[in-house]
Amino acid sequence: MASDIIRIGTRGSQLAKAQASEVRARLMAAHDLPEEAFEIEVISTTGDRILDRPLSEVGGKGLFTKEIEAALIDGRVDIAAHSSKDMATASPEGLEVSAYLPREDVRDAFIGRTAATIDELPHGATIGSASLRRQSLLKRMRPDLKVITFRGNVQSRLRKLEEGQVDATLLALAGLNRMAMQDVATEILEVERFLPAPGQGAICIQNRIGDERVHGLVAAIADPRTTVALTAERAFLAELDGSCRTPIAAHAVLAEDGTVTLHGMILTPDGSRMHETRRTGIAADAEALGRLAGRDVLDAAGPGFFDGWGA
Ligand SMILES: NCc1[nH]cc(CCC(=O)O)c1CC(=O)O
Repeated sequence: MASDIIRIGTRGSQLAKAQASEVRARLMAAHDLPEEAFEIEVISTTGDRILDRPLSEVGGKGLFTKEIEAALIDGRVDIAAHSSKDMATASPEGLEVSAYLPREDVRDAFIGRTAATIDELPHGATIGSASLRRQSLLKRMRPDLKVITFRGNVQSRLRKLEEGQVDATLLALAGLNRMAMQDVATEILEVERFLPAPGQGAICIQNRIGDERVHGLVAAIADPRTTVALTAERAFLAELDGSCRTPIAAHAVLAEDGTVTLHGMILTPDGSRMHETRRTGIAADAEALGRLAGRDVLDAAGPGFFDGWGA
């Protein structure tokens, strides 16, 4: 019956479509369903359309998710597949996150054209990145570099790099892995050296609250370890009221002994100031841990930290 088909809403980028296919493949495997039980619906988002301005100027989180969430609310799709990194900390009314999938590699990749590593970049080299976090961390490591805003999907950024507009760029290794493009990476940046964005590498699935059939299907493919880590990272982000204007980094890991450790960080966009914290607690307290970690860095930063560059 056609009405039984489960429609998965996604952005149209190659990465987004790869993520939607992964969601479909996991649902098929978990429930022994054929590919025909699903339809992947491509939805264009504001973040896809506005390519000439930094995202921090366009405004807040949700630029890559709003239209997909609207389609979910309207019933045009039944499941939304998102990059957790691009999600606001709260779902809109009527929607819930029912699953985080097993996390991909959380690390950032450096893709150098004129040098293979950050350290080998010549003095004053130009790096393109749209992420305030990456810009800030880079400036902190190498204040001599010229960091420019670099919008567009992975393919268009790599094209700009090839054309020589910049000497290097940074991308999430997770995205490269999902597109089998990891070979473009010339250096992989360890987490302790280059702390990832909250949620990096994790696909998240939203559905309508009350859609019990879809909720049940989706909950079966949730990854508990990723859920704990994401709960801590997203609570940290929520405590900071994280928007795209604030360089924020966070990474949580659930250890074998059931404890979760969160490393969180805030920076000024120029990389000159940084505050970080580490907290460990039991998995059940992941949310409180993330909140407390957020307070740690806010208290350390003091009230003037966010002044002057908008937060
Ligand atoms: N803002 C775009 C975006 N959102 C998620 C990813 C990567 C995949 C992931 O983190 O899961 C990317 C591209 C990138 O940062 O290279």
